[in-house]
Amino acid sequence: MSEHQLDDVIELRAAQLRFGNRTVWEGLDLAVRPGEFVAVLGPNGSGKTSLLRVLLGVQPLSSGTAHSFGAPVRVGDPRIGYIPQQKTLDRGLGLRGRDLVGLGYNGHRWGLPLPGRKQREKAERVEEAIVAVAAADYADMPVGQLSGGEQQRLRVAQALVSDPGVLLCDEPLLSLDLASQRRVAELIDARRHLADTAVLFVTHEITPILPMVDTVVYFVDGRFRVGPPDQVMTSEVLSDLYRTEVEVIAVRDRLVVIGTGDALDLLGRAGHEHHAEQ
Ligand SMILES: Nc1ncnc2c1ncn2[C@@H]1O[C@H](COP(=O)(O)OP(=O)(O)OP(=O)(O)O)[C@@H](O)[C@H]1O
Repeated sequence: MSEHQLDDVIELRAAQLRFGNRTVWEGLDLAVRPGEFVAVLGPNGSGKTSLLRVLLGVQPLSSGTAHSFGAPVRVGDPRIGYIPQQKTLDRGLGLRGRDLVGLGYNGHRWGLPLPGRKQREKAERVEEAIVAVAAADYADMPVGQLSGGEQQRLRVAQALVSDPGVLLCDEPLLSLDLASQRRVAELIDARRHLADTAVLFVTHEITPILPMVDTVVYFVDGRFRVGPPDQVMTSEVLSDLYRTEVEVIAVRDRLVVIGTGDALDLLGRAGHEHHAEQ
């Protein structure tokens, strides 16, 4: 086990998560540095979202420790931003985009009025976040009337408005078209370069983020591998993880993963292929 690094923003040690007598994962050591981009991969039910929930302080570990910024994780830490799984907002939802983003600023003080100075500071921060995600054109429209991609950009802005040191993203690209996927991924990447924000990015589709990824955490059925993409996304490692023959082939600028037999490669592609374009 590595020595505790003072500048690690996230640190899990000997982390175990069990539900009843099912062990989701155990023996997980993970240290995340400022500005590190961590992709969290694995089939359905392998414990990706649960990892984020542990870091958000809402899911206790069964054993081991979870620290953020050198202290045990806690609920409502404004230094941890969160982009939840995308759900299309109700068409009739009248909340304006700007107000949705504002919820990220004072999400930890629900219902409490802010003093005037804080109100102005909030308005400025919300405006900055809206500009950062290039959502100014529709920020004053009711969010229910926006497209999925536009809503998702506002969610990114909402997560950024508290100026987090760690950004937890739970499949933020789901159901976006390729152009929107690229834009949202680039926004998140730009943020980490600008502010050294560490990113933990849960995804079934590594395609749009592969060039950004420093570290892959790949869960399969209680087992996992942690390492740089070129050391984890290999036929040997994935075959070992899946306990079946899996092939990772580099095709021009893409990685093609064949044979995992799970939702990763059941996305409508012929021949059970999972494409990871760079
Ligand atoms: N609160 C809970 N109580 C009992 N079981 C749970 C709870 N939360 C999660 N689980 C179980 O833990 C396992 C991991 O769930 P999790 O949502 O972390 O998986 P995931 O990798 O994010 O899956 P997906 O790709 O489908 O979103 C699943 O089998 C799930 O049913």
